[in-house]
Formats: sequence, structure tokens, C-alpha cells
Amino acid sequence: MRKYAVEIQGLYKRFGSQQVLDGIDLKVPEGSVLALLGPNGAGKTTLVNIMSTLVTPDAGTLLINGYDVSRERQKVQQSISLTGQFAAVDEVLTAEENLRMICRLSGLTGAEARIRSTELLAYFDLASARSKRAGTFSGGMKRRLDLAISLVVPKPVLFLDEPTTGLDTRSRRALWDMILQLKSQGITIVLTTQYLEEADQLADRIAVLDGGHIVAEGSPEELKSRVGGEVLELRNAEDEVIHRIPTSGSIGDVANTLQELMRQLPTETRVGIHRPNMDEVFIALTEKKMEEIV
Ligand SMILES: Nc1ncnc2c1ncn2[C@@H]1O[C@H](COP(=O)(O)OP(=O)(O)OP(=O)(O)O)[C@@H](O)[C@H]1O
Repeated sequence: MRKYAVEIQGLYKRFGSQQVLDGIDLKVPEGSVLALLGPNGAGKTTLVNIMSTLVTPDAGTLLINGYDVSRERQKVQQSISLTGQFAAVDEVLTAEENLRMICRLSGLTGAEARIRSTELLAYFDLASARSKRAGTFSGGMKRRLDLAISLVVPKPVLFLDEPTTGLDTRSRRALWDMILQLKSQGITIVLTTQYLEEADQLADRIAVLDGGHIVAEGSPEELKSRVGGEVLELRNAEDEVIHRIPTSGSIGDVANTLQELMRQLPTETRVGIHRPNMDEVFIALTEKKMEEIV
């Protein structure tokens, strides 16, 4: 059995004088979710476009589902689905017409197309809107239809470029559930996102792209522990942080630390445990890179 759905080695891409990708190495295990994070313009979309054969790299080896992107392009294309930043739905057609059209273009017969469209409309909670024109849909409905379209014929690897940008919290969470369901079916998912919480919630591994390099890669917990562990945070009555003390978080450690502090601090001092969040991880990792560059 193959271990990685995506294997990238020594990938370079330049646009004009700008070296957008400057030696990328990346592996994505089969059946996992990888989130690509990075500041605006870091090259996330370029990397997804290269993986999905839309853009040709200047150098590097890319295997998708075991196929070489430069030598087995068609095999790669048969292995992937892509949902880009801009919904690919035809707004003049209804939800069902959109799906049936893509089903037919994918080689399904009329009867198969009808069955598959009905399945996907139900799966993506669009059955009641099947006869409405996509142009009248909310952003969340359009995104769900877009995702349904990209899954007409299930493929082992799914690329999602900013799948929830512009969605409200409820629609975003609904889409997260769907992405996790696809993962549970064994689909490998590579997504880019501007939302750090999204990466934290969905991704098995996160790769942070900055200055053309992957500056960090690991599970959300690994990345958080790289920017520091848990701290006991003590605040005064004005809610200002007065102490930050590293802790293991165990009841014994917390009790010992508090016993010492209780002799010195007013009883109204408030205490909480703070864990690094993805925002802090992102800022620390991308700032470090900036410092190295300067
Ligand atoms: N076809 C192109 N021609 C010239 N420059 C390009 C092209 N595509 C991307 N770029 C440049 O490459 C850089 C990376 O762009 P890309 O869209 O990959 O970044 P991104 O990380 O996805 O950004 P964002 O978070 O803003 O979507 C940008 O500076 C962009 O202007």
C-alpha cells in the first residue's frame, strides 16, 4: 500500500523576478488532511495549482497518488478533484442542472447522472433547493454545491483552496463536518485557509508557508508546543496580566504554584491556564522567518 498521497521534493516556481516557491519538500499521508497556512501572497494557491496540474513548476519532483505530475499528468488528473477560491457553479442553472451537467461531462449516462445528482444534493443538504437557480444561492449554498460538483466522481485526493472564505460561522462549521466525513471515507485532503481555527480543527498536519519555504510542519499540537507550553496566567482586578508562570497543567503543579503565590497576592487575583493558540503559532513562526530575512 502506498503511504503518501502527495510527495513533493525540491519544488521551485518563479513568476518574473519573484521566487514564489523556493525549494518545497512536503509529504501528505494517504487519508489525512493537510492545511497550508501562510500570509497573503505566500504561494499557497500556486502550490495547490501546481499539485493539481494547472501550473507547471520550474523544478522539482511531484508525485500525486503515486503518479508523476510531469510524466503522468493524465493519471494525476484522474486522481484529483479541485475546488478553487471562486465557486465554479453556473449561476443560470439550477443546483440539479449544474450537477447533472458535470455528471454527463464526466461520462455518466443520463440515468446515472440523475441518481448521482440526487445523492449529492441530499449529502450536501441541497435537496430542497434542487430546482432553484444557483445564482439565487447564499455563499454557503454555493460553496456546498461547488464541493458537490468536484465530488461527482469521487477521487482519492481533494484540493480545497480557501473552502470557507466568506462563509458565516454556521456554514463554515457545516462545511468542516463535510470535509471530515470525506476524510473518514479515506479521501486525502489538502486545503489552504486564512482561518487558523479551521486548520486547528480540521488538519492532521499543518504546513506553514512563508518566503517561498515551508517554515514549519507538524500536527496542530506539535506546532503549538513549539511556541511554548501552558502557562498559569494571573490577572489583577483590572484584568491585566501580572504573572505568566510555565506549568505542566497538573493539579499538583498548579496547587504548589498557587500556594506560594497566595501569600504574596491579593485574594481577588484571578487565575487561568493559557494554552498557545494557532494565532500565536502563526505569528511566532512567520515573524521568526521575517527576523531571519532582515
Ligand atoms: N500567474 C501569475 N503571474 C505572476 N505572478 C503570480 C501569478 N500567480 C501568482 N503570482 C504571484 O505569486 C505570489 C503568490 O501568490 P499566491 O496566490 O500563490 O499566494 P497565496 O499564498 O495563495 O495568497 P492569498 O493568501 O492572498 O490567496 C503573489 O505575489 C502573486 O502575485
